[in-house]
Amino acid sequence: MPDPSAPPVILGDEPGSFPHGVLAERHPAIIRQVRDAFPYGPGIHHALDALLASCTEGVIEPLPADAHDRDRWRAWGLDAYAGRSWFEVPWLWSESYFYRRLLDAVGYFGPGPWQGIDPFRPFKLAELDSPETDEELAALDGLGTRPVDERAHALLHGSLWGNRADLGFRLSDAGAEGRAAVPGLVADDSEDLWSLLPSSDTATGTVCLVADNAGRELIPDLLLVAHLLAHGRAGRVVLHVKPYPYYVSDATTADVVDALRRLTAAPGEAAAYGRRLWAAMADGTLAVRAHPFAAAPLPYAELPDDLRAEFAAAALTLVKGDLNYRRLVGDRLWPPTTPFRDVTAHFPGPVAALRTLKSDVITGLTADTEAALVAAEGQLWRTGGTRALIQVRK
Ligand SMILES: O=P(O)(O)OC[C@H]1O[C@](O)(CO)[C@@H](O)[C@@H]1O
Repeated sequence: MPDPSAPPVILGDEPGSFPHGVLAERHPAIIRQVRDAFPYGPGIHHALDALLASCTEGVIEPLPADAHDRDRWRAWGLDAYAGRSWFEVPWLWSESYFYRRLLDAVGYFGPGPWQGIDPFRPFKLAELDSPETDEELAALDGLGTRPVDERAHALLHGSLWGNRADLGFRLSDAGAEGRAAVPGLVADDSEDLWSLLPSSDTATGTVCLVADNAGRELIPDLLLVAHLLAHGRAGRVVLHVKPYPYYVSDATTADVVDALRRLTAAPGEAAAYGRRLWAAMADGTLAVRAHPFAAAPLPYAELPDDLRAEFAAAALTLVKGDLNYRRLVGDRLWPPTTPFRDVTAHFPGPVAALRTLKSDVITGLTADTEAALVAAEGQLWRTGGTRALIQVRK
């Protein structure tokens, strides 16, 4: 149950606010980009027109009567929100429902010829094939000779900063890529993180990694996973991905396959990582999970029982990215000094958040850190994507 003294859930109804901009500008831009990326026929063009009108000027409409997941969405709040403006319901909910409706519009759930065609795939593949990805993979060649702790640190930070590679974010913020990352973290509990994963010859513990974006985030996530398995910090890793395309670049099983193929086909050390991960999939020490709740419009405080039991049994759950952070702590404007351990007390096991800051939600800062950030940037540090954190609740 949410704490009654918690600040209100974030809505998208305040013009000029970050959430309002996402609904009013980012979502129409995503519709435009998807429309331009495929030779869709007139039916899909009309459906995209209708979605554009609905999400900018209209109201939330129910799912079609024959939608395979209609009951699930009703349980997730659709009945309460249908008929209301997208801007007046919890922002987390309306964003999530937008992606669900976009998939409807492009025929993703079928039946029909466009069934199963990921509307974001061209963007994901372009990123995976980019020279930047080549450079990141080539950097692995120098890493092999470094002491193991240094490698662990580098791979953890690779996974953390990989979260800047978020196509939805860059779509609506052209300056995002050019802005330099600030290497000092706003919170750094990495010692606690490693203490939960002691190196052992007979590691049996499971690590859950709740993935975020495909491509240039998923690749370093997988490299970190390979390291955890190879160095006895985890006996098994379960990679939680999305059951269908979501938030433009969120990773699905198909994206895991693309990333593994990219690794195994790369020159040098990257291919060795890829082969180890491929073998780990084969022997079950690396498993992929695509639970429907991964794309739910709800906070993790409302985890379903099966996922709750899985995370409870894990030595550590690594939660990647901005959206997962919002879902973990609750999508609310917490005072930034609210303790992270308090807002994650509901989570059933040890949990670590690895996130670059791309929305207003933040917890667990010291008063000094918050004051220094505000003095340097006003409130821009919250959403600019240049700051990052590692927060752990043991
Ligand atoms: O890929 P991430 O890190 O979850 O970020 C998702 C992005 O989308 C948002 O939800 C805004 O749409 C922000 O939280 C963030 O900028």
